[in-house]
Amino acid sequence: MNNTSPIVVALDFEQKSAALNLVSQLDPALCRLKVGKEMFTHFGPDFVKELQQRKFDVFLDLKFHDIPNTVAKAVKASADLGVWMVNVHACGGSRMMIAAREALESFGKEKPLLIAVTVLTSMEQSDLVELGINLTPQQQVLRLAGLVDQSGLDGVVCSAQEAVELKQQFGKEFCLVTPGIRPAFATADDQKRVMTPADALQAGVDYMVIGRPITKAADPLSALQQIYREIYPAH
Ligand SMILES: O=c1ccn([C@@H]2O[C@H](COP(=O)(O)O)[C@@H](O)[C@H]2O)c(=O)[nH]1
Repeated sequence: MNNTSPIVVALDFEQKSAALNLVSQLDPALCRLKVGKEMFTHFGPDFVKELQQRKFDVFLDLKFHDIPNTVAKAVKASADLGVWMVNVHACGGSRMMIAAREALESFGKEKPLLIAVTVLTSMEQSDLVELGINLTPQQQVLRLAGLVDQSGLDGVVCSAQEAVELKQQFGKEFCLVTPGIRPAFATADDQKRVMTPADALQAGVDYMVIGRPITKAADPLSALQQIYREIYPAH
């Protein structure tokens, strides 16, 4: 499939039928899909397979964070499912991330992209202070991204606000996946470090994860089309 779109639609629905109703309106050549903790807990691997049967690339966003052995096995199980991308928490440390990477070695070209969450886009400075981290979100993202890079992963989940500096520091091949994307028409909800789709693309992000601005819109398809027009004004 020739999918060059940077858009990953976050499917966070209580009802599978509601998710599939949206998915049936989407084109797998124009976006990828993200399955996170809510839908995976409700509907499991079968839901992921259903999306794959509809030819969508799936980002399995379960943010594994556990001892190295457990994370390695969970990442391998994700690769067995044939997902396009899987993630862990960088806070699990380099031994955990290296174990995750090594668990994918036997998958060769079929291996999913393996990325690590740095600082959640819902977090701001005061949330870090509460955790005893006396760094700005930007500094903490850069610090964790360094660990991710050294551990040989493909990239990070961060906010688009950190994209320019991360690309400068780790190079253009270091994959940046950014939730916290908010078009001008949308509310921020619980996201703190946000950016519009056009600005995020300009900042150099590789994939932007967009959920509620599309899924909670009165007309999800037209919200997605509006985002496309914002990113690619010529279309
Ligand atoms: O730092 C992170 C990591 C993951 N997420 C996930 O992305 C989507 C965002 O959804 P919106 O509705 O567009 O806010 C959601 O599934 C989160 O679990 C994130 O937001 N931030």
